[in-house]
This record gives sequence, structure tokens and C-alpha cells, in this order.
Amino acid sequence: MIVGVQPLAGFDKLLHYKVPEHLRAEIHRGSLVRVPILNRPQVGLVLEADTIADVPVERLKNILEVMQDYPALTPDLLALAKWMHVYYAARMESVLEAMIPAAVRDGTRLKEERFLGLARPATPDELVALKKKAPQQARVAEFLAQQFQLVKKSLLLSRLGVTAAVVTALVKRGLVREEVRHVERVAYADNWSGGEVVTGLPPKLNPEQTAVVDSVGESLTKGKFAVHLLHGVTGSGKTEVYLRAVEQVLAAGGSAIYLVPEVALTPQTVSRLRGRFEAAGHQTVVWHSHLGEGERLDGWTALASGKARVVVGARSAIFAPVRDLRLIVVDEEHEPAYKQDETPRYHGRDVAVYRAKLAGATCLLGSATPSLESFANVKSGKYRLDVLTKRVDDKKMPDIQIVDMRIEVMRQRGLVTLSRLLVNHMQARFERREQTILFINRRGYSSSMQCRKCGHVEQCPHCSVAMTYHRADETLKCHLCGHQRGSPAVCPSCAAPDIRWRGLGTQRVEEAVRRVLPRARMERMDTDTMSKKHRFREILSEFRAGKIDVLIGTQMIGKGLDFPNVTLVGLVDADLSMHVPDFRANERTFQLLVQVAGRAGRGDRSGEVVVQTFTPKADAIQYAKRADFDGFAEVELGVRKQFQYPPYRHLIHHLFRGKNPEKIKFYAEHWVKQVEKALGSAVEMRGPTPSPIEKVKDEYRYQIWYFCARATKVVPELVRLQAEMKWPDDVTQILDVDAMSLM
Ligand SMILES: Nc1ncnc2c1ncn2[C@@H]1O[C@H](COP(=O)(O)OP(=O)(O)OP(=O)(O)O)[C@@H](O)[C@H]1O
Ligand SMILES: [Zn+2]
Ligand SMILES: [Zn+2]
Repeated sequence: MIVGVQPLAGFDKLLHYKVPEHLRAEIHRGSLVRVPILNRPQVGLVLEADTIADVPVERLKNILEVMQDYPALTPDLLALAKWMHVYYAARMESVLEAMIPAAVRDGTRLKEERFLGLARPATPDELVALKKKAPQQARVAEFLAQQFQLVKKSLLLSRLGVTAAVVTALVKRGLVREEVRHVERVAYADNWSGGEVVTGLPPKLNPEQTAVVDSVGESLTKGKFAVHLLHGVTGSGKTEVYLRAVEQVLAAGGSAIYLVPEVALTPQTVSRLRGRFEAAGHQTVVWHSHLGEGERLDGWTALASGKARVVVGARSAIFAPVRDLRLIVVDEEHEPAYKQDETPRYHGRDVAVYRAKLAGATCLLGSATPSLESFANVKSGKYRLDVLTKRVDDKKMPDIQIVDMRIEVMRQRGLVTLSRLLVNHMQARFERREQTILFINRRGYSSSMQCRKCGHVEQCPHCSVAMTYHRADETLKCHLCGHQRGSPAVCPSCAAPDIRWRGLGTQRVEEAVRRVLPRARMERMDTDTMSKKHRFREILSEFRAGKIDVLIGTQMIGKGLDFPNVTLVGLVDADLSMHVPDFRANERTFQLLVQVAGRAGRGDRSGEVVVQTFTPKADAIQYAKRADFDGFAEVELGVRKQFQYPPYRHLIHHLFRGKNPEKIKFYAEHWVKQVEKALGSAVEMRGPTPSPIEKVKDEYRYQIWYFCARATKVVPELVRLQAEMKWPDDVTQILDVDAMSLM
């Protein structure tokens, strides 16, 4: 038998090998194997079993070893890998590396730890002799004699600075015994970012929830591919619906994958899930970036062997090797965090839908603010829409108040951080011992320009995105199409003289709060505090315990937080997300407003939300105020349609970078001509233009945008053209299919 193997060792080509008789029964498509490459054993994955080689059979080498009893990739994952390879123009090797964790690729069959202990104490004579002849062995023997329990071998070796040979010699002498143990840890045992595991009886579903659970349940029972989009307002009990769907799958013997945007930022959700499933006797694998290699291997093994049937994790959990996949939940499906910003640049939600299709499973996407991509799929009949229109227990939706900062600036004369309305509300909360969260959006882009008097932001006439200010040559440029104009000295709309950008940092806000509430206890959560490992969790539990009155942070902390005592939420500068050079800016702003507002009034008392903006009439703000997703979606989809932006066409980003700007520009321009010739009207191109960030680490960057109706047609063509052309070594290219960030 001959098999086709994709190496995972920097060798991007399918290679053929013979399978020796004794390995035939073990080898399948998707098996991890060791094969000789350039006379060295390397790890690879069997992509084709029982195939025909492109070289004479006598010249083929043998597979050396099959690394696991079960295939690392199930058939649906193999098909998924092939699709990702083509769709995202990513090398097969990089796709497989994303799918199979390093701990698995490096491959022991099961994680083993070696432990050492004393077999018998050395006699005094023996010890004296040892000290003379082999002082290192003596040290190990003495060390072990002082221990109460077995000691990890690796730990002992590094602690005493001796080699394994020293231990082996002691074992031979019969003084030391070595023991192999399979250590299984439950991921999250140290609770890096999760709080306590929440247990308790599940609540009785309300009628709306029941209807959604039934609707999803129907698809689960049918057992065919289906996608449901759950649009449920904040606090409407979406998580409870996901839980019930997963429970139905587990009860029927199937498996489920539950995706969250980021595990570290959703400790509450993770705790709830574990509490529920583990109480019912289902091992729950939590898949996150802080897992140790051993924990990762254990989790993977538990899923691949069918011992665990549910996994919760960020986007890479979509590749979990579960058996009999019946359901994929994508919580907060609108989150840009689902898109990976390095190769392979896949979108976790889109991959989830595709995997569900391959597996014949149900995909349940949920959000209070669905992405327009998913919503458009509902309108075209591809996805089924389920809704939760009310908060649980008939709690009121928070009341959103908009503060016009233009008036505020006029009244207060000069730079204003906090409006009087927001300050009054905060003071009232402090007196009543209720809590406030202030959000600052960090997506702000300092080179945008906004008039502080009338709120005007200059837009590109061709692209409906904000123009970018370039200080070097005093111009405004559109980085989508390259259109430019001199930067205005006065506001083009109201002729006010000062139109420079001023963003607010978390520190500025903190100072402003100190001035108005000097006695309040306050914490700041931003990238500084987040980087300190345990700080995030600490702050959240202090906040929950009521030890903090005002929490200041970026919208990153807003995800899925459920604090009953928060009755006021302030969004300090709504404009920061709105006037950025990105056609999704309105959508992001709408999402941000609705999501942060959703953090208020989740307990017994109703909540208030204060939004500060220089452009109070903007659609995103007005529709968010009325919590009108459908209205917003209609208007925004209209604009997208007019400009033929996603979801009406696919958007592909092509970056060229290198040390020599002329060379980069030359090749990018030459390339555009080739694409025009080859693809004609199948693709619309914008650029090449300098990237909004023109230079990074001494490399210049040019970019091209492609708009096309069918990415599956265009991407392979681009890849083919790339391979045909001759490129200099110092020009690097990156293709990003369905790019999420335009900055
Ligand atoms: N049927 C129910 N009866 C009583 N309480 C419920 C019910 N369903 C959910 N809850 C509780 O209501 C709260 C909010 O629910 P949940 O977190 O599921 O909402 P959500 O829609 O996911 O919210 P968000 O999207 O804003 O994070 C939780 O504390 C949850 O335990
Ligand atoms: Zn103005
Ligand atoms: Zn433009």
C-alpha cells in the first residue's frame, strides 16, 4: 500500500511512502505518522491512503511509525483542511499546524511523566564509596532520601543539575526506582481566568426560550446540516438556550463544540458551562491559549478518544477532533476576534458553518447584535432566524441617553472628558452604593480628523469611509482607493479653525473621575492591567463583591459580563469607533453601543446608559438608542449594497511589503495589470495604495483590495498567478480573504 503524506516540517509538498505490512491495519487517512525526509524522521499527516505514487514504487521509502491509535483528523476535519487551504489561500502545512496542536504533533501516545523514588536507603558504607567514586549519584541518593514522596524526574534533573545517565546508574545499583505515570489534569484546574464553577438548578425556560430550544431541537433531531441565527437582546437568556441545545446533543450520545470569542474574557460563561455539564457527568474540555502542552494533549486525547464529548474554547476549538459532531455553538458570532490575523487567516464562525455542513450538524450562531453577514444569510433563506425579544423575568432594557458633546464643549469651555449628565448620574450611583462601568473604545485611530465644534468628519466621496490624516505631507487620503486632498485648515462644514483629532485614554478618564468622585474606589482595566496574569480575574471578583464603585475599561471587558449591581454604563467617546476608515465602522459602533448598554440593569434595578458623542444624529447611535437592530440592519445593508461591500461581495486584502518602497510599488502595479488581464470583470480592484500604516519595522507596505462575487473562483486564480510570476526575495505578500480589519 502507498500513502500520500503532508509533512509538518517546513516542506510544503505531498510525499509518497510505502506502508510496511505490520502497519497496514493502523494507518488511515488523517493518521499522524513519522516518515523519513532527507534521511531524518519527521512528522507528517496521511492525506491520501491507498493511492498511486508519481515515482516508481522501488524508489519509495517506508513509513517509520504510526504515532497514535486513532487518526488525528477525522474525515470532516480533513475535508475542512482542504477547503481552508483553497479558500484562504493558506499553505496546507499551516492549516494542519493550526488544526493539530504542537503537543499532539510532537507526539507521545499519551502524556507520561517519569517519577523517581528511593528503592532502598543506601548503607553508610555505600554512601561513602559513592561520594568518592560518583559524587553526583551520591547527591541524587541523598536528595531522594529526604523526600516524602516521588519526585518528578525532569524536576530533579534540573534542580540538581545532573544528567539522566546518573539516574540510570542508580537504578542499576538498585538504589533508585523509576516510575512512569500518566498524569491527567482537567484543563482549567488552576482556574486561570475562570471564577468558581457555577452549579445550581437550571432555570425554567420562558416561552420565548422554549420556542427557540424547540426550533434548534428540531434541526438536531433531523440530523441534517442547518444554521440557526439566534438574535436575542442582551440579558435575554441566550446562554441558557445554548446550554439546553448542548444537553440535548449529549443526551443523544453526540458531541458539541461551543465557541466563545476569548476564553480569558468570558470566565463567567465558562464557569456556567462547566458547572452544568460536569454536574451531569460530562467531562468538559476547556480549550484556551494558556493551557500547558500536557493539558492540551490530555484535552485533545479525551476528545479524540470520545471520552469527552464537549469542548468550550476560542476559535481554534473549532478544530477539536470530536466524534459524531452534532452541534456547534458560536456565541457572540459578530465578534471580530473570531478572525485569525495570522496565517491561516480563517474566520472561526465561517469555518464553524462549513464544518457543520461537512459533518451534517447544526450550527447555532448567537448574538444581541448579529453580523450583517449572518443577517443577510437569514434574508436570503440560508439561515433560520430565532429571536428572543425580551430580557428574562421581564427586566427592562436599559434607557440610553445621548449627550451632544458639541454643546457640552461650548458650555464647559474647552476640553471635556465627562459631561455633566454623566457626572450627575455617577454621583447618584455612588451615594446609592450602586456600580458604574465606563467604557472607552480603543479602536480609535489617531490619524482620523474630526471637528470638535460641529462633529464633521471628512469622508472619501468614492468609498464611504473616513479619510486618514497624513501628517508628513499634510494630506487626507483614502486608503481604499487612494483618493487624496490637502488637509483642510478649517472645518469644511462649519469653518471652525481647530479640527485636529483628540482621542481619550483610560488614564485621562481616570483622572476626570477622581476629580468628581474623590472618595470612590476605582479600577482601570486596559492592556496594562490585563497583561498582569491574575489581575483581570481579581478585578472582576472585587467588582462583583462590591469593593469597586467605578470600573473603567475598554470594550474588551464588556463581553458577557453579568453584574447585577451595575445600574449605570457610560460610553465616554462613541465617535472613536465610528469615524475610522472602515466601512464596518457604523456596524461596529452599533454593536459596541448595544453590547455595553447591555451590561446595565441586569439585576433587580433598571439600568441607565449615557453615550457621549459629537455626532448624535448618526444612524448607528440613533438606532442603538432605540435598540432597533432590524432598522439599523436595513439602513446599513442599503449602504453596503450601494457600494457593493460585504456581505454583497467578498473583500480580499493583498499586502505587499519590503524594505525598498519603489520596488514594492513597482511589483504591486505590475501585479495589478496581470490580474486585470487574467481575471477581467470577475474582480474589481482598488489600489495599489500605501497602507494606512505605511511603514512597519522598516518595511514599506502597499495594498490592493479585491472585491468579487465569488471568492472560491478568484482566490485560486490569484494563487495560480502568483506562482507563475517571478518575485524577488525581498517582496513579501499576504493574502487575507474576507478581511475584517481595514486598518
Ligand atoms: N428562564 C430563565 N429564568 C430565570 N433566569 C434566567 C432564565 N434564563 C436565563 N436566566 C438568567 O438570566 C441571566 C442572563 O442570561 P444570559 O446570560 O443567558 O443572557 P444572554 O442573552 O446570554 O446575555 P448577554 O448576551 O447580554 O451576555 C443569567 O443570570 C441567567 O442565569
Ligand atoms: Zn465643523
Ligand atoms: Zn476612496
